[in-house]
Amino acid sequence: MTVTPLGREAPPDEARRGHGGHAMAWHRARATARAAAGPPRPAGSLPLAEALGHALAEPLTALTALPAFDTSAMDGWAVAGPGPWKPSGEGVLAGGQPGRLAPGTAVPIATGARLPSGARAVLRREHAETDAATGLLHDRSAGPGPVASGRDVRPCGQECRAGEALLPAGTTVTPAVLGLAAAAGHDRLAVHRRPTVELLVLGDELLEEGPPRHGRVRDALGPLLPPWLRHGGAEFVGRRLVPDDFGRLRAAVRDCSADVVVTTGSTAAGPVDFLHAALGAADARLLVDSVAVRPGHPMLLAALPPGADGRPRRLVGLPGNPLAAVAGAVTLAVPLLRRLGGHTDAEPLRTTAATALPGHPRDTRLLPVRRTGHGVAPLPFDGPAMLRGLCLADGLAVVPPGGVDAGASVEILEVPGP
Ligand SMILES: Nc1nc2c(c(=O)[nH]1)N[C@H]1C(S)=C(S)[C@@H](COP(=O)(O)OP(=O)(O)OC[C@H]3O[C@@H](n4cnc5c(N)ncnc54)[C@H](O)[C@@H]3O)O[C@H]1N2
Ligand code: MOO
Repeated sequence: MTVTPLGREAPPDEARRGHGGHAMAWHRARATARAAAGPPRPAGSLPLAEALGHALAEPLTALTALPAFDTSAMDGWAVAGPGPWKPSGEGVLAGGQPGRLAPGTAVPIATGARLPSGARAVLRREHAETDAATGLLHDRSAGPGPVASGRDVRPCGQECRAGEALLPAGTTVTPAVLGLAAAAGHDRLAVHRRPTVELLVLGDELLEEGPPRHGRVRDALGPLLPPWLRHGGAEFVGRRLVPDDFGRLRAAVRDCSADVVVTTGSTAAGPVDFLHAALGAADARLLVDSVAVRPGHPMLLAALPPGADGRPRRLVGLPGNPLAAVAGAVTLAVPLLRRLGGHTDAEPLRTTAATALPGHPRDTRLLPVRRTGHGVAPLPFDGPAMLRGLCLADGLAVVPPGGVDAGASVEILEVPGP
């Protein structure tokens, strides 16, 4: 063991290295992160209220036709046969089980109520007029002519048949999916488990409260990353601050049992950047060791030896500069987590650049942008150590080497909301 002048354990000299080789192209790095996932986490059944954010492990199948019965789309009268009609009956409310309606008669009906058999259309309340002399109900909507069959009726099976596949496996369960699943009769959903994530925040200089002082700075990534990674599909199991000490870092990497260990800082080749050495000592296999992207190029991805339960483990090393860490999260961590959680990859979102988006001469650039009336425009305060631009961003533009001209199309990555 080597001990540095400050009393920390340092790795042996031969284990110390920054990234050695050629930075991987940005799109290839994302594809490598997805491929590193292997098969998705196993499936389980969850009550609807707990399934939000998971990926469907099976297609969502309708347990009923939708609508399940011919339904009134309006408040008014269910009418049978051509008008005028003789009003009859008590009226049908949503949830009621109406009897048969005889030809030439009409019954009051509420939106959402089951259409009585024999009825073929609904006359809206505002289109109906009762003749004071005869007591008969007339359609005043369109002059002479019969009410068209099916008018203002939502026919049984209009949205789906019973047994029809509504959504494929791999769909992310959103609030809308929960609503559709309930409407189609489900109480539980078969979903993939979420991959577990543990965060190791590296750096002796980091403070957990109060303003920066005595050369130390606040940990910005401890608050930022857990919700960002949860949005990417992670089950967050813990966060630890790890001092700049080779032995402590090596032990922390060895001890984590999460599916994905995410570290921040220590990716470069500074005097206390021990991540590469700790990965070497933990028998990790580097899959990505720096990416041709700005900010964030020292980001890395490694396969760790399996945990005690035999489950594969991966480590995503994010650079310490906060915007660089976000770049690493969207490039490596989120694609890996989504694949592990069984989510189908969405088509990339593209939009127009409202103004020229400046690029790096050789590398991809991830640029915080905001929406304008004509497309997206760059934001100020986009330096690797800054978060001010990101806070105002509607997305991160993926700017290819050389930049994007005004009016050209550009890929946009999501910046999560609350
Ligand atoms: N000689 C070179 N030096 C550096 C290079 C290089 O290519 N050659 N790359 C630079 C780039 S680019 C980046 S990004 C950083 C990556 O550094 P590390 O991942 O080793 O991170 P640290 O050195 O630990 O910290 C960098 C910076 O970020 C601050 N930091 C760290 N963690 C946090 C946190 N949780 N919250 C807020 N701020 C954090 C830290 O205090 C430093 O200011 O390396 C460059 N150097
Ligand atoms: O990767 Mo560094 O992000 O340029 O700060």
